[in-house]
Amino acid sequence: MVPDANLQDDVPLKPNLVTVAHAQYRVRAGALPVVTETVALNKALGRVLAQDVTATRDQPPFNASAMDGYAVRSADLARRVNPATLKLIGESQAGSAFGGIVHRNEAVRIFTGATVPRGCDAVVIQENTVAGDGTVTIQPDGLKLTRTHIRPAGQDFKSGEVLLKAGERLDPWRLSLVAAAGLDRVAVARRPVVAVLSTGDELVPPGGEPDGDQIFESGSHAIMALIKQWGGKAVSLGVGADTKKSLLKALKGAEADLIVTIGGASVGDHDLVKPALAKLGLDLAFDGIKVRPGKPTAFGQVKDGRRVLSLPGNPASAFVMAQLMLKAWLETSLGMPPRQDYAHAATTVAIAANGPREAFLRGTCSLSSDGRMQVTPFSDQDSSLITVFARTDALIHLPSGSEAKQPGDLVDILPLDRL
Ligand SMILES: Nc1nc2c(c(=O)[nH]1)N[C@H]1C(S)=C(S)[C@@H](COP(=O)(O)OP(=O)(O)OC[C@H]3O[C@@H](n4cnc5c(N)ncnc54)[C@H](O)[C@@H]3O)O[C@H]1N2
Ligand code: MOO
Repeated sequence: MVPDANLQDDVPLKPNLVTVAHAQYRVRAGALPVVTETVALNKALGRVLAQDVTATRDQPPFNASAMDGYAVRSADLARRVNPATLKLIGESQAGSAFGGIVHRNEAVRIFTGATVPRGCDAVVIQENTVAGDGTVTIQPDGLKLTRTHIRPAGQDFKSGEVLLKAGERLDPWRLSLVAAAGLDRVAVARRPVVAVLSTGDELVPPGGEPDGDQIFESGSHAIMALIKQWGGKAVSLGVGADTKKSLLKALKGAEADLIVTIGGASVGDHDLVKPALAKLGLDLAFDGIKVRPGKPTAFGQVKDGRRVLSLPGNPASAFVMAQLMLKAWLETSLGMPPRQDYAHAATTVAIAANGPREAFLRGTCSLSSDGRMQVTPFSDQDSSLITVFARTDALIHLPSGSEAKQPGDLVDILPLDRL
């Protein structure tokens, strides 16, 4: 059971908080225009196409044999009594076709992937034949010709066909399709540069020596990796101290399309990220989201045009907001269309009624005994828990004020892109 206390608020919610959908809309509106660059095919994994990929020839470009055997004229077999003996007049190999024409009662030895000779309309597999001296005898099973074993020209794709659209990400299988179209270079969207600044006097980089009141900085390691995974170039700005001066110094010189700050986003006396950004002329598209976790998330732009996403410091808050906001910004800046990624799964445990904030619970997916997708939320949904996120493979979406759920009820889930 995810307890009620995990989902209710004891803090008054500011009236200016926007919904997740509205925040995503504003984040997408603040995305970059796509800039095109050309990369070699072997460097294109994970890149997003900036132009459609169009076929310049048919695939296969010729009628191709699907089997090793003999290319024949089906009319010859229909006329013949069992077995049928045909004159062997040549051979067609993949990459080296038989150049002539096959006439009545003739056949050509053929191999998988080879061009079917002119005059032939079927291939008999060699298991149903007996080779003779300059002849081939088709056995009764071969005479039936239940399949032609011919792949017609253009079966896979035709010249002029759009094979992949601008905005599609090049995964291993799409890379293969680009190669099949004969291209060794592709036009892709330039990777947006995203600089990441962690903030807080309590943070010490891993490998350092923390005082008793300090912790290791961990949040940026997920955020930097996610930026790379989603197609951006991640630049670390390190850890900024809790002074306006230190934050301003780090932010001022950052060469980036988007600056992501982690922490210092809430209402405490040492939450100075927004005051520092104000010095750079921050114009906010929204300041706070009616969501749990991730409420103190803000997005906007500073005077010189750099976009800014301010994430809360609690790890789960930062990671959920990265999933919902940073990913949307990167994908739109890469020219990808907006996506609705929710799937459905049955919860294995009861979930209390949700409070006013839309919630994203951390959970793990599994298959039920009858093979259906099910999800189990972690019982402790505190947004500080790094161990929980390291085991999470889906976020469970509870709309604002949603009713309690019983085991077996369907819930919306957002699968994480775990490697
Ligand atoms: N009086 C109120 N207090 C808080 C409110 C509120 O509405 N009223 N909101 C709470 C919510 S919700 C959140 S979320 C947090 C977020 O606050 P900040 O963004 O200011 O985060 P910090 O205070 O800087 O840090 C919170 C927590 O996370 C740790 N942290 C921060 N950065 C990192 C990092 N890079 N790696 C690892 N851990 C990090 C930090 O040490 C703190 O423990 O505010 C609530 N407060
Ligand atoms: O719930 Mo805060 O909004 O992210 O911890």
